Amino acid sequence: MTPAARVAAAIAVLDQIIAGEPAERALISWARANRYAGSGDRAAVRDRVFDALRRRDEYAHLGHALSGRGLMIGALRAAAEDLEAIFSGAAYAPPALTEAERAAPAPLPDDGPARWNLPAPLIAAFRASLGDQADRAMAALSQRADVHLRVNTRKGGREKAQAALAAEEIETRPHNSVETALIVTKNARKVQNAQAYLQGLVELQDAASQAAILRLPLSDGMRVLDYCAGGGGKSLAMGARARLDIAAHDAAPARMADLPARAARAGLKIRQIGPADVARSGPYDLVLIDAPCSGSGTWRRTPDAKWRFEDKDLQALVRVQSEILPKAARLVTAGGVLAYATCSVLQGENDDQIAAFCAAHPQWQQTDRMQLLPGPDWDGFYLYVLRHQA
Ligand SMILES: C[S@@+](CC[C@H](N)C(=O)[O-])C[C@H]1O[C@@H](n2cnc3c(N)ncnc32)[C@H](O)[C@@H]1O
Repeated sequence: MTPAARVAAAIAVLDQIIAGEPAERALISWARANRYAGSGDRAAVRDRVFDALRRRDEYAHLGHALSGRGLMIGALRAAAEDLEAIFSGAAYAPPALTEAERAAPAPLPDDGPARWNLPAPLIAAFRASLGDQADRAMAALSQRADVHLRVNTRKGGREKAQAALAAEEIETRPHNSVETALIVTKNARKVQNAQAYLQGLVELQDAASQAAILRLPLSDGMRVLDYCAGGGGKSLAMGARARLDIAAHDAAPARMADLPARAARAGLKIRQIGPADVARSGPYDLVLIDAPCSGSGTWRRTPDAKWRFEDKDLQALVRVQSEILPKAARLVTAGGVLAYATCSVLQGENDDQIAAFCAAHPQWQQTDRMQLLPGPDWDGFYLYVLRHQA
């Protein structure tokens, strides 16, 4: 496909997303309907679509319309790409620009809502939650995130992992502050077929999640429950840190379907516990709640989510989180640890949630808190470590 044809495809996909289709589904439908598109084309269209969703309001302003076409005009303008060459009206290219589309846009107001690429209620929620750090966090969500790997230190160190990846043309550099993390600088899309990945030497995981697991008080012999295990990324990271007896649970067990294969690659054994059995399981020395949350700290990876998120969604999540906390706490042994984590930066899902839990359960005391905001080094992530006062 020509660059112009890729832009035309991105316009069509964006129009579907604006009409309410989830981004992944719109991209899959487009790929199925256009089987001539190769993997390079699909990746290029996807990159254009995700970039436009991250910077939607800014591009709509620059392109004079909140439509697939307006967003792509805005994107090309922002990147100083040759608009006339792409919007040429030639075969497979988007139709030529109209006079109105050619008009230079007014400068983007410095503190107008379009600058932040978030719905107005979320701008208010970020400011209420993060104070003077909000602007930096919101700006970070408009940028593309790096791909991070966690080196499975059971199988080797960072240098060994880097060399193995380099042999398959995947370039990486060590993360500055998270000792297990590598940042992929070239050929990130090859990672899941690389031997280092297939043999469990590296896993895909953001540095923020890795930092949280490194901060947990884990030591050999502990019984640990990953209460909201999902695909098991946190179970695997905990297993790499110490020789643990790890159990994984999720209210939707199907989400753990890949865990046995991932654990086998990593050289770990992880028991799965179904929803009917979890309340009778344990006790555990440490229970981790990687809570279902808005994901507001990771919206640059799932940028359509921020445009669909509503206050009622937040209320529902806060309710579920407040129900999980006491259930998971009951499974911790006397004197043990309850860890609560979210990849959200919103106060209602973090500080407020823990303050309410500790107020209602005075036998629990917070002993550690980690707050990472989305930025060049990692996604947004919060961790609270609570210890049971036996
Ligand atoms: C943030 S995700 C977990 C991500 C996972 N720990 C990882 O590292 O890949 C939250 C998970 O919580 C699960 N969940 C939602 N409500 C739950 C509940 N009441 N009890 C247990 N798990 C729940 C969801 O199915 C989802 O898989």
